[in-house]
Amino acid sequence: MNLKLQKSGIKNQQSPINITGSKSESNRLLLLQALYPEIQIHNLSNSDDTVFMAKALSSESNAIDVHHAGTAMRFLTAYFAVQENRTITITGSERMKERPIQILVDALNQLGANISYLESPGFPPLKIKGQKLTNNQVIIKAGVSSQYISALLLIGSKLENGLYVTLDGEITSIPYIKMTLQLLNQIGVETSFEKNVIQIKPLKELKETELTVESDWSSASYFYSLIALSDNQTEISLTSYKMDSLQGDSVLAEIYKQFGVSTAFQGNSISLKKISKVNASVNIKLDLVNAPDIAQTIAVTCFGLGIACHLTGLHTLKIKETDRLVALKRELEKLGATVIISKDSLQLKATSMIKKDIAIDTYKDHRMAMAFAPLALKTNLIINEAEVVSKSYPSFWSDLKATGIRLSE
Ligand SMILES: O=C(O)C1=C[C@@H](OP(=O)(O)O)[C@@H](O)[C@H](O)C1
Ligand SMILES: C=C(OP(=O)(O)O)C(=O)O
Repeated sequence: MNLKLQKSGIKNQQSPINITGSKSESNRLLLLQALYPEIQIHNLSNSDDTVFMAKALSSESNAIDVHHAGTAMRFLTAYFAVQENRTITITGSERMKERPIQILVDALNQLGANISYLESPGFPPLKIKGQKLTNNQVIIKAGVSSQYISALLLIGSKLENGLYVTLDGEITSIPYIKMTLQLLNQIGVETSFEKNVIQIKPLKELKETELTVESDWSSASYFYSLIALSDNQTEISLTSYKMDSLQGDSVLAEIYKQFGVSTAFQGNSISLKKISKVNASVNIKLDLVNAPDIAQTIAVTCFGLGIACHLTGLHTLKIKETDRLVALKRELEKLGATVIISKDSLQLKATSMIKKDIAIDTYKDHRMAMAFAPLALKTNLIINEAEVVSKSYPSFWSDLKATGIRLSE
């Protein structure tokens, strides 16, 4: 489905947009629920990634397919490694078979797991023979994906002697590791994270069993961008958010101040409002090593505002749903931008011209589709294969339409 977005404005004062639970929190809690069935989860994400995670955990089949869901692939690899007396194969989409997993497999095998590769060494699909892990200390490279580390931590409290993880080298996406630890703490698992060592104790007693997932901040980013690109005083509210978020992407509220967007909490809603214009001569400099998923949104916001930016800390973007650095450069340049990328950064030159009627390719990446959509405030554009959004945000297009953006097939 290719969607045409017509240049349009935003209607003010609509009812809040209800974004469902964070897919990161949801997929962690689903795994913990599989380990501790007393756990009940509220406001679970309705994303494909969460649906595939839940399906895999409740499946009795020995052939698991997580499609495009990175967290599901990584977390389930750890989970099935400790399911004694069960052997499974786990696979995913063609792209998933290109996303590296060796660092996690090596770490689990060092702990005593039995995981092997079915096609290319280092990549899914995997064969996992579940068994009791005999070791409890492991060293893992921390600069490629934090999901490998979260996967280990999530099973740590079920190991006889807990888990002692030493992180090797630069640590990427730290807020996601902290989210894992905080969720473990909420259910009563004792943890510590000092310097580069994380310790997980075996769980003595479940503390909280009813957990409510905060709505997804990465999904909120597209509305931040929409408000940043809109006229002064435009306002939108989103539910359900918390001031003390576990999600690193909540840094959006701070980042978007530079784009003239204010955030106000009203109960569990956030109200985003455009309160000032951005000076065309600014050059936005941001290190996004802690918030890689909002890089595409921010790059497109800057382009839409006609301002320059230099985004760094982006080395993980190359191994996500697509090579997001290459995809961003290609699509922004179709619209008239000048973009320079390196292996871990993106530089956008200021330009006030945005081309009309350009079709944006999305590369099977939900965030490519959603990041470019707010440009409809500035120009007519087409989003190719717009259904990709369901990976994290199935109702994105209807929610966008409710803001006043005109779209048609
Ligand atoms: O743990 C998680 O829930 C996630 C961690 C991040 O991945 P990396 O650690 O690979 O950067 C992020 O990009 C992804 O969308 C979700
Ligand atoms: C990178 C992402 O997801 P995952 O790695 O879990 O597939 C994402 O949602 O942007």
